[in-house]
Amino acid sequence: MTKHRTLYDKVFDDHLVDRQDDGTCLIYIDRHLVHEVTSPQAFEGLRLAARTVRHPEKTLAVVDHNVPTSPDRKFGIKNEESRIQVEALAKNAADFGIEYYNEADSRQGIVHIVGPEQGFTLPGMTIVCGDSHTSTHGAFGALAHGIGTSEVEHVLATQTLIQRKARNMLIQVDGKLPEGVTAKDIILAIIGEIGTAGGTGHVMEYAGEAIRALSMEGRMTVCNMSIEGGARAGLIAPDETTFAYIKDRPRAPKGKAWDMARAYWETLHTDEGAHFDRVVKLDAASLPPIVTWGSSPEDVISVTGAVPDPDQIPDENKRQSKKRALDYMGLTPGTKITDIALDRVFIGSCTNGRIEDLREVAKIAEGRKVHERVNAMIVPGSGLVKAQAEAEGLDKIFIKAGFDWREPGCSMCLAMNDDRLKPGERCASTSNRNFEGRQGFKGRTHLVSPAMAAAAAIAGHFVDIREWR
Ligand SMILES: CC(C)[C@H](C(=O)O)[C@@H](O)C(=O)O
Ligand code: SF4
Repeated sequence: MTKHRTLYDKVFDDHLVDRQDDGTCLIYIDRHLVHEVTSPQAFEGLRLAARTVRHPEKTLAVVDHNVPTSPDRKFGIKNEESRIQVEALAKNAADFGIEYYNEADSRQGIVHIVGPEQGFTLPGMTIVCGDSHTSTHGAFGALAHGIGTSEVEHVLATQTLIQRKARNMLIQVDGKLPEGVTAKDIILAIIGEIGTAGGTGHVMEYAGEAIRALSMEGRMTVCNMSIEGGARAGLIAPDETTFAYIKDRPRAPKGKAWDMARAYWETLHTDEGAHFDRVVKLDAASLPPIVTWGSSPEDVISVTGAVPDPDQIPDENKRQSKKRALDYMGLTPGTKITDIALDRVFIGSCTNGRIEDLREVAKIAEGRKVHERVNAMIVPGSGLVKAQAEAEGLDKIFIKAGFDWREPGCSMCLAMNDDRLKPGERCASTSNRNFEGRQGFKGRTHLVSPAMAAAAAIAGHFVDIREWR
């Protein structure tokens, strides 16, 4: 063991059960989140092998991807495929003794919003889920990443995972974010800088003044998209902001256990002189609000910019791929970003579906009206986010402004339910992926922050939020 260790080294070492000479490791898993999409075959595998769940109390199941977001969902799910998946999770959770939040439970929501909300996600833990955006939980200094369905089965049966250690990457974000520029813009800028393969084989630790200044919700937004930067996981060292967020959450340690946990959490930071295989630096003070123009999260541009010209790209393959992206997006090089008109706006997802995101949206929406051409929906990330927003009267602001206020779930982040774009429709979205067809067949997605999405809904096109306020 080296003397000066990174945060990743520490959490990894603390969970190491076995290490083979070829580097294959077995690590202990503290928490396992389960949703309906990637778990059915895993439970089926357990049944076939007559195995049980090793630690049901370390496992939490919730439906999110397939649930409708219309209020009539309490009368049943009409879409058959969705209904089958949701019913399967309910049965599996009951059969294997796992706590389960169904679509009628006030705690139901997107798995990566629910975990932190419940205090199920804690610093220094290893957390897995059959979902790539498990990286979100790294905001707490937990080693959290997505796993495949066969690994879901392995974790259910053994509470361990076979892993090779990744390399260490540091993303240092110094400076102070300008007004109107957010955590979402930080992570989009990072992905623009390193590319979608930039973090491959690495665990990224985000550090620096701008990261420290973020709320837990902002930190979750940053860690959420680590996967879009190709990394296995993202991490932020826990601090007072983290502890304050966790304290008194339903599943957080209490009393003496809290004091002990806190003392341990305080050791969870990268040592002075620890080695990073790669370091990337970014100045937060120079960041603008960012909009994606293509079909990859790395296709970023400042809101003050214009659609880039692929002919300027020297590499032939890249040039062709970006040309195809522009064609798919129905955009012409040179078009000013603020001249791009929108049909739809989606505010929600595990990237930006938390209460602070909705407060930002409300600030912009208050006393204004959604543009007549635009259909704008707001999908809270969980039932608790929804209840909080309603307690603060945000729902009234949204509805008065003409936004559609929905029930919690993944919704149009990936269009597994009825919320989807029609072919050719253009959407400003606070989610994390702008792939072809992601929000509906031939739908066109531009990734932005919640404030930028809200302002676009009202103006009917992108606007520079810094000038608009
Ligand atoms: C459905 C699930 C496996 C998928 C993921 O792993 O990320 C989804 O959540 C997504 O965002 O594309
Ligand atoms: S909100 Fe989107 S990114 Fe997050 S888990 Fe659901 S589908 Fe995946």
